[in-house]
Amino acid sequence: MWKRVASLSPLISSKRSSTLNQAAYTFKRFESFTTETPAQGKVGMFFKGKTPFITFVLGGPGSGKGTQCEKIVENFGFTHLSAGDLLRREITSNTEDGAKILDTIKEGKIVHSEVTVKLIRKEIDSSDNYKFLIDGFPRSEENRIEFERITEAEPDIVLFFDCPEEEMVKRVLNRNQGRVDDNIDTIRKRLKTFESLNLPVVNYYSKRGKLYTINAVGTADEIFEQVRPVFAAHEELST
Ligand SMILES: Nc1ncnc2c1ncn2[C@@H]1O[C@H](COP(=O)(O)OP(=O)(O)OP(=O)(O)O)[C@@H](O)[C@H]1O
Ligand SMILES: Nc1ccn([C@H]2C[C@H](O)[C@@H](COP(=O)(O)O)O2)c(=O)n1
Ligand SMILES: [Mg+2]
Repeated sequence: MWKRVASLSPLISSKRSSTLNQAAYTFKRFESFTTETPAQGKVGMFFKGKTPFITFVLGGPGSGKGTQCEKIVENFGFTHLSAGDLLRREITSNTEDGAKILDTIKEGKIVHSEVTVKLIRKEIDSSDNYKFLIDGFPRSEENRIEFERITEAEPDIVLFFDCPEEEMVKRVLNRNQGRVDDNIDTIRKRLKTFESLNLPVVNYYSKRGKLYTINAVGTADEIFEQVRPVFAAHEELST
């Protein structure tokens, strides 16, 4: 069954580390089509016949992705899949893959896309939910392309938490969760990786009109007040 849906069109902030215009969300209805029962094939099998709602959550290390995802889960019933958490879980499995992942993470580099996409896909496959926040993914164009190849799906929206570097460094150094990559040497490397590999992905989704840039400076509650309308509007439009 085909149904017409309306969608939000984000007003995109192109400035780095900018202060987001608080009125950054304009309703601009445009026509798109979706299906509640996807045709047989990878997408249908992958999502068990339900139309998925996929949000990619991007931002530098310590920009507050995980913190905001928790709030989105509480308020809008999404399932939170953190690519970093899935990889860290793999490290504890003591497999050969796990050892390689640990080395990559310590170096502030990106794990091979096939590994990460397989872990994400497995979580989606085993979930009863159809609304997903995929946090810290895609971290590179290679990640993005591999996700599209394996799932034949694209995100509905992409959040980008825009945060100045000095604030990200401060937050990560204060995090105190015992992460092997929360030290100043690895943080510097992660920031370089973010700049060179993740920002092209941000620009890609900006050009496709899917990006919501959030000013990630302020308290977590203040930031969530920018995030809330994005999801509230989508809920309203899909009912
Ligand atoms: N708005 C905020 N103001 C101050 N501290 C914050 C804010 N949001 C999150 N934090 C804190 O900053 C640290 C990093 O936040 P969080 O783990 O959510 O970031 P992240 O983007 O998921 O980072 P990473 O990419 O490294 O996983 C945490 O200790 C968190 O409690
Ligand atoms: N798509 C991804 C996501 C994460 N990683 C690795 C490299 C990151 O520095 C590390 C921690 O991720 P975070 O918890 O900060 O989101 O995990 C990756 O290789 N690919
Ligand atoms: Mg995180």
